[in-house]
Amino acid sequence: MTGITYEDFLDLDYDPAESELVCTFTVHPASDMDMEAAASRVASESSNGTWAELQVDGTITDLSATACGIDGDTVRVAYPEELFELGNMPQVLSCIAGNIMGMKAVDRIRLEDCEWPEGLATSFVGPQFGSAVRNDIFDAGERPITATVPKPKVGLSTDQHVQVGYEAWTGGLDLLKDDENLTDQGFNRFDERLTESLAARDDAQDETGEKKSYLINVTADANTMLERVDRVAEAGCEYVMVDVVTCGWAAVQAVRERCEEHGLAIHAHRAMHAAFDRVETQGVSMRVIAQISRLCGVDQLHTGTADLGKLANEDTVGINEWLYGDLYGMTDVLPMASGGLHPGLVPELVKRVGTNIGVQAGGGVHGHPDGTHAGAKAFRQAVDATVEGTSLEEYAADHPELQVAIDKWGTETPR
Ligand SMILES: O=C(COP(=O)(O)O)[C@H](O)[C@H](O)COP(=O)(O)O
Ligand SMILES: [Mg+2]
Repeated sequence: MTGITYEDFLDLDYDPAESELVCTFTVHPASDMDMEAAASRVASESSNGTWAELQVDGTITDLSATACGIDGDTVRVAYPEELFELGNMPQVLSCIAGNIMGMKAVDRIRLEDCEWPEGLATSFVGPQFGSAVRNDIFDAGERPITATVPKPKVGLSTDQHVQVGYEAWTGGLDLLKDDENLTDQGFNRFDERLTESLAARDDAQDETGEKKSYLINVTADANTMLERVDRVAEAGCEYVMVDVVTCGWAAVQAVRERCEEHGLAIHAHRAMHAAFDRVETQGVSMRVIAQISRLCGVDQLHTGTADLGKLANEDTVGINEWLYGDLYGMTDVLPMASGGLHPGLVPELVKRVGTNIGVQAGGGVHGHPDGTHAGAKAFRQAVDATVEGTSLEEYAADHPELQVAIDKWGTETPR
């Protein structure tokens, strides 16, 4: 018999092997626990241990994680590669962000960052297109691609939704995007919306001479999602949109596989991410959610507005850099800035995050005093002015739609 206690999971002199996944946690131990005990409980419960001293008969594969660093509230844990089923994101998360999130040994615990080893990282397919969508699908050159989401987010009939799309496309935007809670409800059916939007998209392309596309929300149970992906491909669209957090990573992986068969890109909306990442001491950081998204293979991901918009954002700049960064040759991800954007915020946004992004506005387009078409023009004008280095004020002198938007919203951050 061999006894395994949770103390066996702590070795502060341990130097992780290159093949190990190293996770960084912020840990607040329970009041009756010191940090070393809490850190070893984290390593234990997230790999192969439990609360009791185990009596093991015979030899077992050693899959123990090692708490290998403590620095203030920060704990580093190294996980052996063999603990994981390669290419299975739910299984990986059931280890590193599973039971430990509710363990009474810690008052609070947050998974902050992961250093992905090559073997595990490359067992995931990653994105097909990533930021290359800007010029593979569109002909955007150096500018950010632009998108709008019809508002109100639900309640528009199919005809109204399509009309909004047509006005936005012909006003100069690249993408129409469904909102996160629009899928296939009675007031606006998925199939009709798909067919009619793409017909309007074709008209807008003919009229403008620019490539246009549509981010249609396929989010549903996994089987239905796959059927919707097939229909989107048959209808001749370039993208599907998925609410990646609410539908779950298993479904995202299945959609990614199906999208490869069709050559479809994936736009990832992150609705519900804040349930995991908004509280700074508990949950899973947006940085890690972004890492998971890239590994699972989305091409575009909402990462916020570097705090210029209406929603709380965690480190948009740092997360975007990670999404562009080298990951064993894996394709990058195009960050989408969204949530309370309007034309007046575009220059500062680009200053903070650069031009290798998508910019998206709902209210900031459809709230334009002269309506969606003018709002789309103003938003595109703001992007064009910013990329050519002209101030919005100067550009607005001969672009009246932009002037109206500036007069209405200035550079305010909405709430
Ligand atoms: O509908 C919108 C934005 O609408 P509006 O432009 O009217 O605010 C998106 O759902 C948010 O961007 C999500 O937030 P995030 O991008 O931070 O995930
Ligand atoms: Mg939305």
